[in-house]
Amino acid sequence: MDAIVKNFPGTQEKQARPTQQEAEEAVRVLLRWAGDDPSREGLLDTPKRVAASYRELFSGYDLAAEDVLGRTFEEMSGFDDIVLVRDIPFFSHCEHHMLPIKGKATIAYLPSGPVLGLSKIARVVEIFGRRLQTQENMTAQIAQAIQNTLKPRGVAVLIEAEHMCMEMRGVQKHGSHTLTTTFTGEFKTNAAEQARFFTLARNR
Ligand SMILES: Nc1nc2c(ncn2[C@@H]2O[C@H](COP(=O)(O)OP(=O)(O)OP(=O)(O)O)[C@@H](O)[C@H]2O)c(=O)[nH]1
Ligand SMILES: [Zn+2]
Repeated sequence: MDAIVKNFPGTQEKQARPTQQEAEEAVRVLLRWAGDDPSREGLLDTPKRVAASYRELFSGYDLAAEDVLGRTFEEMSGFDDIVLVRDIPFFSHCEHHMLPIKGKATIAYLPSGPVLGLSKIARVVEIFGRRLQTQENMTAQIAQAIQNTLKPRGVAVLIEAEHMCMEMRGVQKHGSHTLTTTFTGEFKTNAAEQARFFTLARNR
């Protein structure tokens, strides 16, 4: 768990962010690397657009899951059965090639007192998705963030995703899906709770 926490990019000391001008210059270099001419008319504003779109696609670095998960509802604390949000769509980017990952996350927890606003579960997916990721780390980070902040009896996270680095290039396997899971607490130690998670996650 320590290793995962240390790998949260948001918790590390931030490196100084390059200027907008430096980012745009880097895009010009990549345009030339691709074989095009950054000074042709159609590409003149592209570095600016790419820099702006990177701020959006990687906005997760500026957000902390703890801030989002800190807001809970105590008044529903009588409820102690599974809360499961299924098929939360997300986009991320793989840390190896910076190519898109398209997937959906199913997240459940067993409350032990406070419950989360449902949108906060989806927001946690955004926070970790909008960073450079591996699917394994993203799955574990979501589970640990909910476990550490809410302290429920257990958390279950299932992610199913397609990696463009495997589809558009390299091995070029279109339509292959990768599934990863992380279980904490009772979802890890109690086979019946884990089976219930899978039943609810797959029940169409
Ligand atoms: N475990 C894991 N691997 C990933 C993920 N996203 C991409 N990869 C893999 O990262 C690996 C990087 O392999 P390398 O051999 O260093 O890079 P490469 O030469 O570009 O590899 P190929 O994709 O096989 O052409 C590849 O096997 C990718 O499929 C992920 O989320 N989790
Ligand atoms: Zn990749």
